[in-house]
Amino acid sequence: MKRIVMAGITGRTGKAVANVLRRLDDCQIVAAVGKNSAGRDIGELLGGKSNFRYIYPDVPSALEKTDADVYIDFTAPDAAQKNAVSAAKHGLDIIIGTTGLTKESVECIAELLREENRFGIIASNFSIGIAAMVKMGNILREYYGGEELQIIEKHHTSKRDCPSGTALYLQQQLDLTEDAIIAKRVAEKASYHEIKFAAKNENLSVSYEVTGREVFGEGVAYILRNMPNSGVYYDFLSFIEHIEKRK
Ligand SMILES: NC(=O)C1=CN([C@@H]2O[C@H](COP(=O)(O)OP(=O)(O)OC[C@H]3O[C@@H](n4cnc5c(N)ncnc54)[C@H](OP(=O)(O)O)[C@@H]3O)[C@@H](O)[C@H]2O)C=CC1
Ligand SMILES: O=C(O)C1=N[C@H](C(=O)O)C[C@H](O)C1
Repeated sequence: MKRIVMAGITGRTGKAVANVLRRLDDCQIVAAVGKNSAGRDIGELLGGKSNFRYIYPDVPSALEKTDADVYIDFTAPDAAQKNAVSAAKHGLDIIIGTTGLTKESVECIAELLREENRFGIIASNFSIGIAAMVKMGNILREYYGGEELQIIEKHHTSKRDCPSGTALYLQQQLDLTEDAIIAKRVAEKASYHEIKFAAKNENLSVSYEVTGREVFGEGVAYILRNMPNSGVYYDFLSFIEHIEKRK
């Protein structure tokens, strides 16, 4: 049984992820961390009865009251950095989905995980769709080169970071410049990414749209099911490939 502390459980993504995880037999959310929601009951928050599991203002106070193995974060960059460092120092494995962390923050968390010999994944997208899209984007690059490739992303207007973590990830994977990214904020979009080859006489696109955030919960569930004892991963595709090669 994996005992989870989750930060961001009141948010758009955290709530959807928690709703996927609570249906699993082999893991349990034993505590959560939130800034404005400390004190709330997790069971009630997720639309059920009180389960006497609560949201705490920070990781140390959550761990004072509960034993946990894994820390999951879908919050905001500074909160993610602070709480993940604290969780790693307490010997927890870490799954960070929060985007917008600086390279230095990511490396600081990764270094700590290595020192503690813990497992960690810090990745901007936990959907299989984006993992597959990297592969497809690489095919486009192989056939057409990078010159005329664009990455288009559309997200909801409340999203804090721009471009999205995923767009930046795709840009790096395809070895493009940041100018290749076109970011749009559209009220109704949950998450849309497209890799587009556009030339004078032809267009070819690969696109992926998430219409329900539970998709990210399925990705987190896959990580929890297959988590090794240690090792740090910076994207979901590398993790999937590592795990599937071992099977
Ligand atoms: N890797 C992936 O697959 C995905 C990543 N994301 C990323 O997840 C992050 C969250 O997105 P979204 O769900 O839309 O955000 P929301 O704004 O809907 O939710 C943010 C959550 O973070 C919590 N929070 C904010 N500040 C703190 C803090 N200082 N300490 C603890 N908790 C805090 C809030 O809780 P409270 O108000 O109680 O403090 C809230 O629950 C973003 O970075 C987004 O890009 C999103 C989807 C998929
Ligand atoms: O904020 C979001 O919504 C999302 N954020 C991640 C990102 O920045 O790429 C992942 C997904 O696109 C949804």
